[in-house]
Amino acid sequence: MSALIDGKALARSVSEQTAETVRGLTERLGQAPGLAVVLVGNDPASEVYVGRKVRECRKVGMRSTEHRLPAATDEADLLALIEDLNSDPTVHGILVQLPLPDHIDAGLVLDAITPDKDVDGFHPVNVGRLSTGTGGLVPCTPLGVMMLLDTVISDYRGLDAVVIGKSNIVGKPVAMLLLEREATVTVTHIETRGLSEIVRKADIVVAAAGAPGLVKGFWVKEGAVIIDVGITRVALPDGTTGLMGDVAFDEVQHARAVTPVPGGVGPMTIACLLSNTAKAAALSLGEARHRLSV
Ligand SMILES: NC(=O)C1=CN([C@@H]2O[C@H](COP(=O)(O)OP(=O)(O)OC[C@H]3O[C@@H](n4cnc5c(N)ncnc54)[C@H](OP(=O)(O)O)[C@@H]3O)[C@@H](O)[C@H]2O)C=CC1
Ligand SMILES: Nc1nc(=O)c2c([nH]1)NC[C@@H]1CN(c3ccc(C(=O)N[C@@H](CCC(=O)O)C(=O)O)cc3)C=[N+]21
Repeated sequence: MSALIDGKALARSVSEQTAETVRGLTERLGQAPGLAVVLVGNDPASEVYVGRKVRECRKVGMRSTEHRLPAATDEADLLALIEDLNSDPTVHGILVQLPLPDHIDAGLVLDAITPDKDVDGFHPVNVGRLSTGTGGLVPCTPLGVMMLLDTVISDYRGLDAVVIGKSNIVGKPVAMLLLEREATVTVTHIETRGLSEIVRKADIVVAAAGAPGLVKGFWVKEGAVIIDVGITRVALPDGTTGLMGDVAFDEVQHARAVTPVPGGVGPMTIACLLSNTAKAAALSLGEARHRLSV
């Protein structure tokens, strides 16, 4: 029987540590660390996530401001808001909720965020720092994935890891972090041939494809550790909807450990956003500049 890696419990303990850090930062800053969350349009899933981020911020003693803009907002107006937030000394972290509407160039917007306030870790400077292992702000979901893996793995050297999905926000940064620990990493995507055989050899499986139930039980090696990042809302037979991961959860009892959906990576993403915001506040004080956050 595989062990369940409890993302909710781990997120709670990470947030308790952040609350402690925030107490000290609040004294040194003369104000609580502040996160600005920008939401363009009214995608219902995004609204739920943004609401949750703002609520969790308050719980750890940080301030948060929500900037809700209509779906038809001009790119120029959004860039002007980012500039204001960049120069606002009460704002330590800036998060622009993705996806953005099609008429806005997301790359341009993410590039406009000051790297030291980029709590998502999506700015090219932070991407570069991650790929050279020289510190910076690390994307929240990948950071959460590593913390979940760390609960069961202490030495990654030489382990075979497969990352399913090559997005800039999950797959690629997860691969970089695993490589940094000296795992042997294979990154797969829609064009990958023989995915099931690649997974079959892996000691670590990180599934981030957004394809519900993609990873079947017989793909998974006995004793592998599985992190399921995928979250897809699906219709259930009883007419309601539920969340489904990328892994056929019921078929992987022979794994060593697995994360559930929900209650796995999702809560850790938010906990890591809070800890990144605390780190950004420390950066504003000239603290922690060269510390790697993993
Ligand atoms: N728990 C959390 O906190 C978070 C969860 N998520 C969830 O994680 C999932 C991935 O998110 P994100 O990275 O943004 O998604 P993207 O759609 O940007 O990327 C998905 C990646 O998976 C690959 N892919 C899709 N289908 C398959 C398949 N059948 N076989 C192999 N590879 C496949 C795609 O390949 P290609 O590039 O070739 O198209 C792409 O590289 C989603 O379900 C999302 O909801 C995302 C962020 C945070
Ligand atoms: N700039 C930006 N940064 C992000 O980090 C970002 C984003 N845009 N856009 C969307 C994705 C998705 N994402 C999630 C956050 C929390 C849960 C989460 O808390 N999930 C819970 C519950 C989910 C539920 O009940 O709806 C769980 O899995 O247990 C999920 C997904 C962050 N994202």
